[in-house]
Amino acid sequence: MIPVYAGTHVRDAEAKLLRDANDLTLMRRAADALAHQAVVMLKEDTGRLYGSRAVALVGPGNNGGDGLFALASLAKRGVHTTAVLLGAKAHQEGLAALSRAGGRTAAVADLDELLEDCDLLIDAGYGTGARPGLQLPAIPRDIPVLACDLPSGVDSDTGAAIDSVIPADRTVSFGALKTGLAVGSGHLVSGSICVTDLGLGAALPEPEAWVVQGDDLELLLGREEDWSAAGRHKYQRGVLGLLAGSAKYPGAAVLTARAAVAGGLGLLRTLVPDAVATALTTQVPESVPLATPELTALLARNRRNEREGAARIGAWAIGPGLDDNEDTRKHLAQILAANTPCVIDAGAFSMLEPGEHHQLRILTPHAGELHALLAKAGVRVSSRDIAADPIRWARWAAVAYDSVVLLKGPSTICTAPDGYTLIVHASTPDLATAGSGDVLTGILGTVLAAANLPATPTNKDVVALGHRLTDLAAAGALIHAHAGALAAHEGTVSAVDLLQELPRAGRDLTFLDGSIVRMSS
Ligand SMILES: NC(=O)C1=CN([C@@H]2O[C@H](COP(=O)(O)OP(=O)(O)OC[C@H]3O[C@@H](n4cnc5c(N)ncnc54)[C@H](O)[C@@H]3O)[C@@H](O)[C@H]2O)[C@@H](O)CC1
Repeated sequence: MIPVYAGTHVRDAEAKLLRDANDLTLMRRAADALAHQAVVMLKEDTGRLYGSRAVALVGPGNNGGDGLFALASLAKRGVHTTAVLLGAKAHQEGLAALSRAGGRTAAVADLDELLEDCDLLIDAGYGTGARPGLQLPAIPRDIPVLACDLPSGVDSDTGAAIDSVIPADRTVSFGALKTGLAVGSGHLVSGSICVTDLGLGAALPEPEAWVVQGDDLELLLGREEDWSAAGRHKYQRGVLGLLAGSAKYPGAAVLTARAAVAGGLGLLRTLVPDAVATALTTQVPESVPLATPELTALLARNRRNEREGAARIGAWAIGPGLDDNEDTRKHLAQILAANTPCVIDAGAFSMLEPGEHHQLRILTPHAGELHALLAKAGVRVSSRDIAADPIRWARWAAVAYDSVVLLKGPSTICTAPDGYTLIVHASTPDLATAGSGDVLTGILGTVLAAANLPATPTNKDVVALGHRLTDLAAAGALIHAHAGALAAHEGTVSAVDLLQELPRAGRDLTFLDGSIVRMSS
């Protein structure tokens, strides 16, 4: 997992380590890393270094200082370098270093002409010290851009970006990975990111979040638990209840069911309207329908079994394609009252109330749904506000609904009510496809059902279980993202393509048999 820090916290940590305002130790390290990446990009793009042309946008602060020292280093290696000064002032020692190395400076008015013959643009305009109201020049799309610390126009704490942000092909982030590069628009415009260690170590506070990667999956799923004990019996392998689908959206229930089964679930019990039942039995013959009268008896039996330590339905997946009507409200109330761990999505949100409860819940909204959930909890915030600071608003919802929130987007954010946060990057923009969320709900249902979580957490273990649930949510998102990458590699990323890639995704990331549930030999 890669720790993520708010940009202003990194800036504070840098300031703590400096002996005085003239101490250039960290800046020189940062500039060396920037120059190194510039060399790599110039060689990749032009096949040479000597005689190539680099232009840097240089802001008035330390970000500009980094750019000037990096340009000086390139100039010494035979690159034609020009610093375009964005403000009335610029870093003095940086300017002197550039001049000594033979580089030159120019005004913003000269930028267009300079860019006509330019192999690399270094964006050293504004970094962690940027304030609202930046004015940035327009940069043609075809020029390779290397961002110094972060693309100018990105908020290093939130990932919000102004319209005139300068998108980068590569970003060198100094000291740590900043939140603004890990989520929101900042993540989308930063290209590939290299983190340079400046030795900030103990000067940094606790990370704000962690970005999880493929090889974190086993840790997230909780290998330290005795997964091998599961698997001898279908009930131990995980039993998932599914409340989903409507006459209008029958496919959503089918996709969720197919994803759950593809994940290696022991048994799927489905509570769906008549209009969906036939499609479900035909397309997911492994599923076992659950008739309405049976539900009450089953939930009661579940409670008895819980006391005996062998719950029959280990988790519920609720919501894909669900209609808000009297029947579904009744079923939902019954299921929620039984306190079995559940993942709640889409159509169920309109029937969900904020407030405390005694159940392990993962809510999986996209930004629009989060907006509606927050509005119901009395928090007035637009979808645009959510996109500008997704971690903040996901955390608000986690508190308001006493649940883990998995906020879908280019960076999926999984956060517990106490603020523990994991980030999963989408493997491909094509994952934002119809039915993709239904597949994710199915995967999460299987992960939950197999995890053998307690139905009613006590106050004592509520924080630890919140973290466990967040880990599981991130595990599901990771498998989903990897299935997306595999499907994209084959050409298309429809929900059905995702389903087909699920076993391979599980196999690649961890388990030998490709199922989310680990089988004993
Ligand atoms: N502090 C340190 O020791 C280190 C800082 N580093 C670099 O320094 C950056 C932070 O430096 P700074 O704190 O100087 O901040 P920046 O260089 O990001 O920006 C601050 C400057 O921009 C101006 N500015 C900000 N918003 C503006 C606006 N809306 N309109 C017009 N002018 C505006 C400010 O007046 C100030 O002059 C980091 O991103 C990183 O690149 C690195 O060199 C590593 C070491």
